[in-house]
Amino acid sequence: MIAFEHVGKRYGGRFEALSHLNFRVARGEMVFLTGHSGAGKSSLLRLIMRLEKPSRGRVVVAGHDIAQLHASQVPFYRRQIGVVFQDHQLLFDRSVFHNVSLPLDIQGIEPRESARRVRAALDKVGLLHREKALPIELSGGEQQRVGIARAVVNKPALLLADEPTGNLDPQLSADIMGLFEDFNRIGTTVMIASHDLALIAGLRHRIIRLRDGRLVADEGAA
Ligand SMILES: Nc1ncnc2c1ncn2[C@@H]1O[C@H](COP(=O)(O)OP(=O)(O)OP(=O)(O)O)[C@@H](O)[C@H]1O
Repeated sequence: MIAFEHVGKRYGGRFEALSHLNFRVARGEMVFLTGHSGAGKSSLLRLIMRLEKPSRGRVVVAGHDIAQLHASQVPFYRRQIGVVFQDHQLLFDRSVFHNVSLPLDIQGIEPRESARRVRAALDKVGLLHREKALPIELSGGEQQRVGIARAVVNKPALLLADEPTGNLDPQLSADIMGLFEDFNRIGTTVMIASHDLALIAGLRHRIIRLRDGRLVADEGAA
């Protein structure tokens, strides 16, 4: 699903934020990405989202060197990827329902079909009963669930998350990770950047560790 081949990333003329990265993630795998602050986790995810291009090497996703995508193909490429952020980036003046329908609205999906998919996504994260609520009326954990529902409403083949439990207490964090496991169980490839070692070590998935932009350990690979 994902292959990093000798990937380096340099911002401006500075040191390499990522260097000599080589790894593969198989379709259907669940992988954690960890490392200290500044180790390069977000940069790595941004390369997969094609928000950045590598300075050297290739990032291959679903068989394509994504640096070669034409600008007009990039929006279609990104639609296959669901992204969850630490601060969930919800629109606070829109209901839960409308936050989740946003990616579908942008694609011009017909309202009835869109509503069906939004409710299916909200159901999966246990928030069907809150569809009319505004994000401000929800707890932090519930807000993150809305962010996850929005990320999966397109049924992406790949789900990426950058510190999705950063602001949550341990129980809520475990619940959120359980949700990612549910999506992985139905075939979604999942990659999660997290510095919460205590949490991810207990989950028995593959863990890729970065230090200063280099891959220093790859544990539990299938
Ligand atoms: N757009 C950018 N321009 C210049 N330097 C950047 C940019 N983005 C990241 N960096 C630098 O690249 C390095 C890796 O940053 P990155 O955000 O990928 O690390 P991280 O592991 O995700 O850290 P954190 O957990 O703090 O978010 C850091 O030294 C950072 O300052």
